[in-house]
Amino acid sequence: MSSGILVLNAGSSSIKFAIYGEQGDTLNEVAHGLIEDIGGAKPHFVAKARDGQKLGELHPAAEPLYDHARALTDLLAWLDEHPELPKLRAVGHRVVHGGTLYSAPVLLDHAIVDHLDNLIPLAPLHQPHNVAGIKAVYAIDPNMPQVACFDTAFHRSQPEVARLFAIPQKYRDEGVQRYGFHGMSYEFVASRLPDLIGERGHGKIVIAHLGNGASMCAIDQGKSVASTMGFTAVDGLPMGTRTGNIDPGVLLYMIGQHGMGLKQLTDLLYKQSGLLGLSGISNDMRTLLSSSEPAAQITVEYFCYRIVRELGSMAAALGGLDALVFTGGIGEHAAPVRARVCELAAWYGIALDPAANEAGATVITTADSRIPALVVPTDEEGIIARHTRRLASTV
Ligand SMILES: Nc1ncnc2c1ncn2[C@@H]1O[C@H](COP(=O)(O)OP(=O)(O)O)[C@@H](O)[C@H]1O
Ligand SMILES: CC(=O)OP(=O)(O)O
Ligand SMILES: [Mg+2]
Repeated sequence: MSSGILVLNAGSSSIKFAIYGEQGDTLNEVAHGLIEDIGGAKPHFVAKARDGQKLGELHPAAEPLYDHARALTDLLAWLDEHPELPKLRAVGHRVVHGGTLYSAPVLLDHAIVDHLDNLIPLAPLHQPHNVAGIKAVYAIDPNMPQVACFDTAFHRSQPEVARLFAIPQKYRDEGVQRYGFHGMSYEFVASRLPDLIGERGHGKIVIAHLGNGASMCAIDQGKSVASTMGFTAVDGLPMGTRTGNIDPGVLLYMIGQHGMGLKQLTDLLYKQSGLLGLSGISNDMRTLLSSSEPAAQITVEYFCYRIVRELGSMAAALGGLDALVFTGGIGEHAAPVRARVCELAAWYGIALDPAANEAGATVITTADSRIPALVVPTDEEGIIARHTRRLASTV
């Protein structure tokens, strides 16, 4: 049995995980899985081998409350019951917010975890669960080396002008500035581009990470120069249930006319809006694409329209555009969304190849398209595993 790394990506009601075995200098994914509906009525655990074959499944009781700590206990117990899987020697976590302090992954200790706790108000949908995952592993094995990889870290290279808000100094001193998220996804996808499109891959690239959370990033020579997400992961593109960019005057109106307080506004911005709020049907792009309801159609159109508006902003920050890249669940699988974005962005010199797009090819533009558009599946867990291994080797 080899040694291994566990990667945890804890969301509000789910934990995605992946287990990697170490063979010499290489890391191989041996299993991945999902615990979903944590805190809900029907928690469900499933683990699969790399080829998709089911390795294990549990339907834990929802009572007493099946929380993140219990979910992790079940995951670690399941690993123990499978001695053929690698024996864990480190755990890597996705942590959404690293504030101003962390511009790279970090080997955790209790003082750092306390600091990450303090960042919870900046990412209420993600950070509490990321930190809960770290604490749950400490509770089970206090000596397990743990590494945090931050969504924000990749964007710390942005120039000051891209990070500023035009607000008084005292608030900026508190860390009220633009951060950017989905950093592991951008790091991974950007690292693949030189292999796929040669020298151009080091140029001025816009990556659209379109998942349940969605953002875009402008990358020059492998470094982030701008992002659509800002202080929090609610800015920029509309998402499954998040508004994206919205006139702050709307919030003042909600406070003044509807008497909304902090909790109601947070719910409105993060949970009731986006694709779900606009369509009134679903936050799931698959459901919207298969619906003939006009509300579903205008929602998909709005999503694509906002992507193309932000593409202009990202290209302006870069001073040019060498390639457009789609990734994330929607970016990788929703051909009609990619087609509509490319159609609206045709004037940039993006010429869609409809057959390549439908077939899920890597390059989805024609050979003579001035700017190529690509689809590159992301691998946030793989990046976390690599950083975790590197830092855990220093313990
Ligand atoms: N085949 C598909 N066609 C269209 N949309 C898809 C498809 N598969 C997944 N999606 C969409 O991807 C989104 C989830 O993206 P994902 O990156 O998995 O989310 P998360 O941010 O939770 O990791 C959902 O809106 C889902 O509908
Ligand atoms: C930062 C963010 O939006 O993450 P996710 O896509 O996992 O919701
Ligand atoms: Mg995501």
